[in-house]
Amino acid sequence: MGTDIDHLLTIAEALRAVRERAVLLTPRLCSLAEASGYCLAEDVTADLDLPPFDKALVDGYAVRSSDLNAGECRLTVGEEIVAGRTPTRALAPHEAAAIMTGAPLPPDADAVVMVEKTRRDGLDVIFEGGLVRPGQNRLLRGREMRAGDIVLRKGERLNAPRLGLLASVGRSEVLVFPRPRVAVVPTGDELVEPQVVPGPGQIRNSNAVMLQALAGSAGAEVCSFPIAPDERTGLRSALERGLSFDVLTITGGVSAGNRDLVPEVLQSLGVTCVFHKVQVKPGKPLWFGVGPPRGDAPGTLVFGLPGNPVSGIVGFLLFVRPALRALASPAESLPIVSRRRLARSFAHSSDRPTYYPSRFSPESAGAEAGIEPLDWAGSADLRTVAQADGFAVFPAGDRHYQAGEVVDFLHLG
Ligand SMILES: Nc1nc2c(c(=O)[nH]1)N[C@H]1C(S)=C(S)[C@@H](COP(=O)(O)OP(=O)(O)OC[C@H]3O[C@@H](n4cnc5c(N)ncnc54)[C@H](O)[C@@H]3O)O[C@H]1N2
Ligand code: MOO
Repeated sequence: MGTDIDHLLTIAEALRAVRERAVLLTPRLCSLAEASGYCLAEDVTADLDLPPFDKALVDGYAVRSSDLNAGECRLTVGEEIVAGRTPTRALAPHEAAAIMTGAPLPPDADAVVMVEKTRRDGLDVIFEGGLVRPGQNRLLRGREMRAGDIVLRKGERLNAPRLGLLASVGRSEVLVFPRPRVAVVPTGDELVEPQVVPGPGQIRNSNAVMLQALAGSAGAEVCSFPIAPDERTGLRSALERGLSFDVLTITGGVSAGNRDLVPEVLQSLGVTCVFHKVQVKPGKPLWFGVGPPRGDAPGTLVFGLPGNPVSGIVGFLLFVRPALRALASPAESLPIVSRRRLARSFAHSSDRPTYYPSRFSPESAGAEAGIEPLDWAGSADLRTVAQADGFAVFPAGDRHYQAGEVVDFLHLG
């Protein structure tokens, strides 16, 4: 039996339409101090061998292992090599060199004996037994990398060790994919900012701060706009400014009411609608389009998220977050979904696939944790979602799920 939602895009179709249009942003140079969290937009090669010389890994004596393995336990101490200096000559026969951690080994030395395993006796050093393995406590030149090796690849996300590695191959700047710039525009004459006590018919703007946090944790730079009115001129000027960003996220005004002006005003600004409404609950009225090209840059990706707060969150997690990731990273970008066991039975009935606020069961832990659907009052009920770890996914239909059945789970974080 067909219903009126059958003609709407499925989640997979809508996501494909978004991802096809989310193309990588133009790379830019970034100083290492600012580059944490960005994705590399270039392959990085080593400019030198590391270590650049055979180096001592401990404080002690550089030796020819064959001297000690042939039964010698006393060698003459030749020169002393400190870190930052180079040896002036090779080891003479039956000679050791005092050496410090990190210093270059003299030619002919193939091992270092820790100072704790030796005793000084005038000009000599006495070794206190045991075979010395060739290569012991020595790091060979180029063991970590060779000049010309690719040490990091395009697409890798920069974290502390990778930044350190960039510094050690002589980079002070790297090409990265920029963070997407995102505008968040709340709309609705009924909205007031959180510090205001709502008058009759008014409601506090909870969506802007939520979307700001969601976009920020997806790696975006976010600009939160003042509340835009349900009136063409004011709405148009806010949305026009929003079209200078890589992504424009609007909440409210996208369903079927005669004050739902967002689609119409967007189209008057040259934004092409890609789809309106998706087979999903909550979040069905979601609107997606692409703005006119911005000079050399592609048009802004425009998401009209439904005004109900939970619909906005689900729409963001399913469509906006993957788009933000795709703008800033060549890696595959999909919603963060895992398979989870239901910790209690649950009856579900809907004409649309439903994302149902759920939390990890306190009785189990970690990746094995089961999930419990919460007692949720629908798409305006944020209080319940504030206790959730994500959303259990129930396909369209009418069905009783048993405890222990496995379902998809869309993660909030
Ligand atoms: N005839 C129809 N009516 C509705 C449909 C539909 O398909 N046909 N869809 C319903 C669904 S589903 C949803 S979800 C809502 C979405 O409506 P809009 O996106 O147009 O949003 P508004 O009507 O402006 O607001 C809905 C609701 O959310 C509150 N809101 C809006 N912005 C904020 C904000 N920034 N912070 C907190 N709360 C906000 C607003 O006050 C309303 O209560 O439409 C259904 N109707
Ligand atoms: O599906 Mo709406 O998005 O009910 O809240």
